[in-house]
Amino acid sequence: MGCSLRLSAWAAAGGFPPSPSDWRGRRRLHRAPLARRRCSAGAPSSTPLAAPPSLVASRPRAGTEHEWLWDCRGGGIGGGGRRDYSKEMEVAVRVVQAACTLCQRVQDSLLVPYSGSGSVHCKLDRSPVTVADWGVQAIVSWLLSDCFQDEHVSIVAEEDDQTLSSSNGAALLDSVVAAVNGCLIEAPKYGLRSPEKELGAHDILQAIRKCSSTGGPKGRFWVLDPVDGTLGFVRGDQYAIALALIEDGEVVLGVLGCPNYPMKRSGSTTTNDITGCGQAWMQPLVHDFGKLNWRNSREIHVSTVSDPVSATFCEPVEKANSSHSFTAGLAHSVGLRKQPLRVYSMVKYAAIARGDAEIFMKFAKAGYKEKIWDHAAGVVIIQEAGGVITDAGGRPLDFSRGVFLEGLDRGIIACSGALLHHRITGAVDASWNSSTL
Ligand SMILES: Nc1ncnc2c1ncn2[C@@H]1O[C@H](COP(=O)(O)O)[C@@H](OP(=O)(O)O)[C@H]1O
Ligand SMILES: [Mg+2]
Repeated sequence: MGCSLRLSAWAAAGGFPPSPSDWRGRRRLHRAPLARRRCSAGAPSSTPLAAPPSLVASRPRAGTEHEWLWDCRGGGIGGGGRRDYSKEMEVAVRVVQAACTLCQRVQDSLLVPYSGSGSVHCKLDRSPVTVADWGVQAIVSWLLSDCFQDEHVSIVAEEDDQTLSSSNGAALLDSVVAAVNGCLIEAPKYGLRSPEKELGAHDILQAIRKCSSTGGPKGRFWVLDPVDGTLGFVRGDQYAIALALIEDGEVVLGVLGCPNYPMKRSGSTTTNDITGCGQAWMQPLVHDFGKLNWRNSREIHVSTVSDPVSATFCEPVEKANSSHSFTAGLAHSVGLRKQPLRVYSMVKYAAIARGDAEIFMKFAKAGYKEKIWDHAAGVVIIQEAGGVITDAGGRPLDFSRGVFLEGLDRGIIACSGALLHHRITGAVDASWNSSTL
């Protein structure tokens, strides 16, 4: 065990390009979005889901102002025979809020030189995993089960408990236990219930293990990426907590917590007045300042820019995750002029949904199979903000076939509008055969 990852405060190797400058991964300068689709009654009520004990005071995070956006499909004004997901949405937003707090604390500790490096481990595929990945999975699992006690809660999630359960995982497990309990004790702040007594190692392993659903075409399950973009997370850069609800193979609700994503774009000229959608929302994250205030939520919409010359495209930071040379060729052929915005995690999806960028492209190496937790929450948020997201063949992503996005044609393309999307899929067709992908 033990990764060779170098942790240096605010280092964002290969991170964001110079513009917009306030997107860099410096936590204290940044804000965070979450997202959902509007449900029957608009923003959820401020009534806590569980009787709130008194607020738990803790260290104020002076100077931090965060935001979140959320999305909930299916409620809809008037119902129209569709199911109302307002309770699920409300729970999901609150749970992700609590998870954001855990992540921020762990990221802070990782960025203190010499203090947190033992909290980063390598998975078999050499990708990093941290106390935050397991901690978030444990609290989301525990909180969802607590909020939906009368239902069978099924969760598909990225992590398993093998490392923590192994003979040399004891110290790591202790850190996860401490992080989880430190977060759950503050659950009432988000209108959620704390456990009656602190969770022990066994309870936490059980909560992590409980997320062992493999999805599929029928029934309801939650999909969780506890820390999407873990590499960005350990580098002090962008990451997201992504929670979605899938019912009969369709994503019906998605929430993205993006604690390092700035609230405002500097120098933005994008307008936010597309009609006909308006079911994705953004709200500030609340930390130590009190309970959630739903009145702070605001609708988000994709950008109205359709001219490639003015469009911004985003893609993964790591070229191992998506071919930068292929997307550069596509960008050139459709007339994109700006440098790509390279961002870790589903923060890219949030950027499209709220109009900070127009295009997202991902072309993984042949043989790589995309997982549903890496896309579900972001896909529904982009769609509800008015955007288009498909595989490179123009087909919707299929969340009904287990943990992988089976049948994905070449890559993933998300755009703020159909015109840009059409151009890019056309360019992929024109250049695919001569590519090395
Ligand atoms: N070889 C590969 N090709 C494509 N995607 C990969 C990959 N290895 C890992 N990923 C996925 O890319 C995600 C990060 O996205 P991005 O590259 O856009 O920042 C990772 O999420 P996790 O960090 O949750 O594991 C992981 O699921
Ligand atoms: Mg991920």
